Amino acid sequence: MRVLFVTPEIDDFIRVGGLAAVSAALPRALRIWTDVRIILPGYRDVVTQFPDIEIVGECPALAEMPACSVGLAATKDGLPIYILLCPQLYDRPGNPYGDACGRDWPDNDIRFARFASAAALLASGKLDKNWSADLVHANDWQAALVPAYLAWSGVKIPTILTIHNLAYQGLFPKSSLRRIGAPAESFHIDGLEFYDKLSFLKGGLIYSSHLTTVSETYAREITTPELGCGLEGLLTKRSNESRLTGILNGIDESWDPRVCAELMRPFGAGDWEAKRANADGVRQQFGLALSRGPIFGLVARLVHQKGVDLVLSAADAIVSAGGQIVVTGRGETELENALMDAHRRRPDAIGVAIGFNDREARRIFAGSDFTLMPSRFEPCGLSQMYAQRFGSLPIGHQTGGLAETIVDGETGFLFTQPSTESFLGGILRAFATYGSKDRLNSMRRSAMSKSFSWNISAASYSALYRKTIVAGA
Ligand SMILES: Nc1ncnc2c1ncn2[C@@H]1O[C@H](COP(=O)(O)OP(=O)(O)O[C@H]2O[C@H](CO)[C@@H](O)[C@H](O)[C@H]2O)[C@@H](O)[C@H]1O
Repeated sequence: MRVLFVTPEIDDFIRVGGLAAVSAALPRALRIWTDVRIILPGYRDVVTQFPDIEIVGECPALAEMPACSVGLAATKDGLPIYILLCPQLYDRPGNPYGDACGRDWPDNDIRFARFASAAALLASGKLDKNWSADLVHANDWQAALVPAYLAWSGVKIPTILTIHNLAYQGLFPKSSLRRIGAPAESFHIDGLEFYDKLSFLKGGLIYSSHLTTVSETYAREITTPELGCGLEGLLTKRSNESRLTGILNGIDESWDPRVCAELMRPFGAGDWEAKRANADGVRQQFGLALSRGPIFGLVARLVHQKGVDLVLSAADAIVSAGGQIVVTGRGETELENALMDAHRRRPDAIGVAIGFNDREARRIFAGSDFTLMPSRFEPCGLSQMYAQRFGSLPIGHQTGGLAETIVDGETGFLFTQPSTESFLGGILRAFATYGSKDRLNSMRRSAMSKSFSWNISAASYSALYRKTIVAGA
């Protein structure tokens, strides 16, 4: 079975959010079952790593999308990666989606439609004469037009689209249709049209053979008006046709505190003295006061979805009850500034590192007692799983993947509403648990012994691939 995995991010080379971690781990876990290959845009940070890449095919220009070539490389462990080479579109500073000030690139429609149309050509055997795909697995709006380009060119290859976050849809003005070479009749309620705009994600929802999302709970939630982002009608239809499935993410094996080289002191369940040494290390690193109180960690993209404002409004209560807070993250300027203000007010109790740093994240999970996850919605969430492996009990809103991966009162705490009051209820339970060392340590043991192996999810994807291929495009 040959599978083309289409993703705009992968941890090996380029990372903005959780999709990059999934893209690095899932294809690797699938390799025992499939010939899985990845296609990725040739961003500056990617191409510099492959100066002598072998070119395997050329894509002709289409509408306003320039001609480009496709190179074939591999990761250090041999995972084949096709890289779409188009310096005009991808060789830029900043991140994959915008400039250094966080402004989206004005030609993101062309950048990701070019990516999707090239992936469709590759899948159908028109780029690499030695390879074509039996199935395409596209991820998020950036890849969502692959099934559409396949359909528009009459190629019947089964396709799966995974929605990692329905809130990001790739919306562009109607005029983009012409720029990306989409047929005029596709601007229709049963096509790419979404409230007079063009939605890349909707293209995927319409043209894919099957849809998945990253937890069963979120698969249900996106069929409701609250979390369906205006697409709940279409998603309900797909769900009723048994064409929408939730498959929970896993986490990779490097998330093991016994062997994690980044930690000040690696530790296993029961070695609470070493865990305390990590806590002291975090205090020192963030310039916090010496304390015997609990540390609450927050490792997240700093965006509204993650409930960072709820953390800010709970901060005083945490600090006055004797807790300390450490944060690492990057995101919306307002939230970054508000966190920095909180730090300036209480530098002894609130530590903030603005940035995206894996080592810092691991040290916070290892040194903290609790991890804050008051996400308004959370398709799956990865931090709560990392946190449990590192003995930091998550305090999470009962939504999406948080509801499935945190066992309330056993491996963490769930609260029911995304409000300060409800969140504080979870925080109070955490303080009470911290006051009883036996209970704290028994919860830590339960959390640390939980398995979040990718193998289970990979087996579900592999079974779904087979089923989708049998059903046909
Ligand atoms: N400053 C920082 N430094 C270091 N590490 C940082 C960091 N900020 C965040 N991280 C890490 O980045 C990852 C973020 O992944 P999440 O799953 O929590 O969210 P995201 O919203 O990006 O992903 C979307 O896709 C994923 C994948 O499907 C879903 O789990 C999720 O619910 C959905 O919103 C986590 O591994 C986190 O620890």
